[in-house]
Parts: sequence; C-alpha cells; structure tokens
Amino acid sequence: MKKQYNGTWESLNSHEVPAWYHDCKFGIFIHWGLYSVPAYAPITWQLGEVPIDENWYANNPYAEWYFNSVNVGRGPTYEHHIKTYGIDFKYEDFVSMWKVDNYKPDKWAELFRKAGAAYVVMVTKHHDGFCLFPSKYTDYNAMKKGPKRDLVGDLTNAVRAQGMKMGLYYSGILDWRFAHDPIIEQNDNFNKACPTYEYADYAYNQSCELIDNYKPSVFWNDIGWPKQGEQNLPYLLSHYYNNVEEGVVNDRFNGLYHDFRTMEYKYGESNRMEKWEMNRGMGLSFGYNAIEEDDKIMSVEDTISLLVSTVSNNGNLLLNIGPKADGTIPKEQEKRLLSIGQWLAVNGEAIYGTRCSKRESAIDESGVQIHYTKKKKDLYVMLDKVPQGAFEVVIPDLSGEIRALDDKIFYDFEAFGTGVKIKIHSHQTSIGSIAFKVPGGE
Ligand SMILES: C[C@@H]1N[C@H](CNC(=O)c2cc3ccccc3o2)[C@@H](O)[C@H](O)[C@@H]1O
Repeated sequence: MKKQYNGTWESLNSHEVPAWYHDCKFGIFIHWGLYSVPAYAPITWQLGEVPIDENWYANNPYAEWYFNSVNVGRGPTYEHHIKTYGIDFKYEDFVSMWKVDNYKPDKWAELFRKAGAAYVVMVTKHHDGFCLFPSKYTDYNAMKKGPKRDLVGDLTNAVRAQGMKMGLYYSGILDWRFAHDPIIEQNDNFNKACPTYEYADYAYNQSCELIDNYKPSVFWNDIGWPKQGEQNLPYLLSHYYNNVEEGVVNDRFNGLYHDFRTMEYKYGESNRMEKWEMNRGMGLSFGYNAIEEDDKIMSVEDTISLLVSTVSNNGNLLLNIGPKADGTIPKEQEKRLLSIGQWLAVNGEAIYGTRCSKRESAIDESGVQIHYTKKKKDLYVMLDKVPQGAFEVVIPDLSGEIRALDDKIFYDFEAFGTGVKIKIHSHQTSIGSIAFKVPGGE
C-alpha cells in the first residue's frame, strides 16, 4: 500500500530515503543555460576557501552567476562584459544568441551511463530565471525563446532510456527576474530575494509543473525557499512524494526539511551517520567557463579519490558538467567522465550498493589513505593517495583472504599482528584508488 503524505510536517518526517538513493553513489549535475553563452568567470577560489579579505561575489568563479557578476558593477566579469559586449548589452540579449544545434540528449545520456553515473540532476531554472522547460507561468523559457525546445524533457527521456534516475534542480529563493539588486555578500541571497507572495506562488506553481510533467526522482532545490512560501512547503513536498514515490529532496529549504544533507566544494558539513551528497564542478565553476581549460580542472585520480572518500563516509558524489551553449560537452570533461567510468567498470563492486562500514577512514604512517565500504557481510578496502611503485600497508583488525578487484594489481598479503599486511608489487597500469574485497570481512 503506497504511503500517502497529508501536507503536514509530521507526515513528511516519516519519509525514509529510498534504497536507490543509498545505492546509486554517483550522479551527474548539469548546469546549462543562458550563462553558457558568455561562458566566463574569473578562476579564483573554491567555495569554502575564500580568503578573508576577498569578496566572492565580485570575483565569482561560478560562470552561471554571470548576470550578478556584471550587476555588481565591478570585478573581472564586469570588465569582461563591457569589453566583449558593451555597456548597453543586457543579459536577456543572450536569449537570441543561444542556439543548441549540437544538443544531442541521447549522446549525453550515453556518456553519463559510460561514466558509471546512476542518476542525473539537470538545472531547470537557475538564479537568472530562464526556464529550460515549457512553463505556463512565464514566456522566459526555452520552448518559447532561444532554443525553442523542451531541453529538460528531451534529456529526461534520454536519461531514463539509459536506465538512470532523472533529477531536477530548481532555484527556489533566487530569481533575478523578480529581484535584481546586486548580491555582494552571503546574506543578500536571502535578504535581497524577492519578498512577494506573487513570487512564492510562482516558485510553488513551477515546482508543481516540474513534479507533474517530469516526476523527477530528485527535487534539488538551491540556496533556499521563499520565506512567504514556507507555510506551503508541506503541501508541495507531500504532493511530490504522493506523485513520485521514490522521490528525494536535499537540505536547501531554509533548514526546514531534508532527505539528504549537502556539501558544495569545501563548504558545509557531512556526518557519516546521515545520508549526504557532495556536489562540485570539475573546475571552480558549474556553468561552462571557456577560460577554464584542461589544466585547470580536477584530474581523474583526484575525482576518483573524491568519489571513494565521499562514498566511504555515507555520501553520494554529484559531479557537475557544464556543456557549451551549443550543446557540445567539452572534450576535457568528456575525457574525465569516460576515465571514471573505466575505473568504476573494474572497481564498482566496492562502490555501488554498498553501505558505510563501521570502520572509519584512516591514513597510515606512509600517508596511504584507507577507506572502507561494506555489502552485507563483505568488506571492501580502498587504498588511495598511494605512492608510485611498490609499497606496503597494514589494514588493522582484519583477517582472512583479501582480493584486488583489478587484476592488473600485483600483490601479496599476510597476517600481521591483528591485521593484514598488503604488499603491492606493481599497480602502474591502473588509475586511481586500489580496491580489495574481503569476503565476510565486515
Ligand atoms: C550547485 C551550486 N549551488 C550554489 C548555491 N549553493 C548554496 O546555496 C549552498 C551551498 C551549500 C553547502 C552546504 C549546505 C548548503 C549549501 O547551500 C549556486 O549559487 C551555484 O550557482 C550552483 O548552482
């Protein structure tokens, strides 16, 4: 019997995170929109690592913040805009320039599947207010203007045809079509958001459009929810769960409710006792940034390290790609996705469908990082940040057989005190973390 939610916080608080969201571990985030046309941001800092005397908003590395970065009237993006487009060029003028001739949703979905992703989260409306889906509530949308396509519907169908879950991102509290004062400090995200019931109803109604028309497996709201709409949230979330039984939501509803917590780059906290999700771009931006080239984005090894450390601590990794305006996925991003997929094809058994082991991640005296996952009674051990060439590592409080998932790893193991010493002779031909299975080891 399907559980019904009745529009109260009490009924919502009985909602449990469905198994699929615990099992899937790796998702692809997609930031694609009007901001992909100028595709510019300065390459500055990761969120959570901004130097104390610097201003994030006047030097925003998020290319999807282009409108605000120009609107603040100073800084690299403002200068770039004046130089490239001129002082009279308005952000809305990018609409007619946004042609999606290379948008091939089936190819995108195939790439995400090859990357080993189990879910996708696509931006439907970012803070700039331009909707990538047909909406009854605004003509500022991709079906009516610019691309003249239901960009969200096309990808939703393609992703589901590949057997992946489709999630949708919505910018709940920020919409610069309704409130366009420059945001120059963190609190402005809330204090300068549109304070009208009209906008709160707009966000509620568009969210219902997304739920009713696409039934997203993840409803990924960003930054916060309109204050004037907080009393309607229990109805919206009940409507969501009553229509999308497997649905999950994140923790960006003004702290009122969540299925899973989030971190973004280095910002936020994670607690392995609770399901959470790490989201970040491959570089410092979510939207495509044309000056962020191959040498400025994460290596495959570092991305696999992030996946392994996130998953072993009860998280999912939602890794962003920023397509070019025309729908091309940048080569440097595609290359990394395919390499991650190759690693997961060999080592995915230690990732997919696992749960947090009671054993916590550790760093041994040689600096090798040891991460654990479990699946029923079996234990998986993943060695990360390992040195080039041969090395040894002792896994404490372990006994019995230990088997590398990658047959290109040459190793021996022996009992060592109360643990097992693994002697790696050669691992050059493999990329990223080295995973072992310990049958019955949990
Ligand atoms: C996925 C990215 N989200 C950015 C906004 N981030 C947040 O509001 C935020 C980040 C964050 C980290 C931990 C807990 C809550 C949090 O909220 C948003 O401004 C970026 O453009 C991009 O869409």
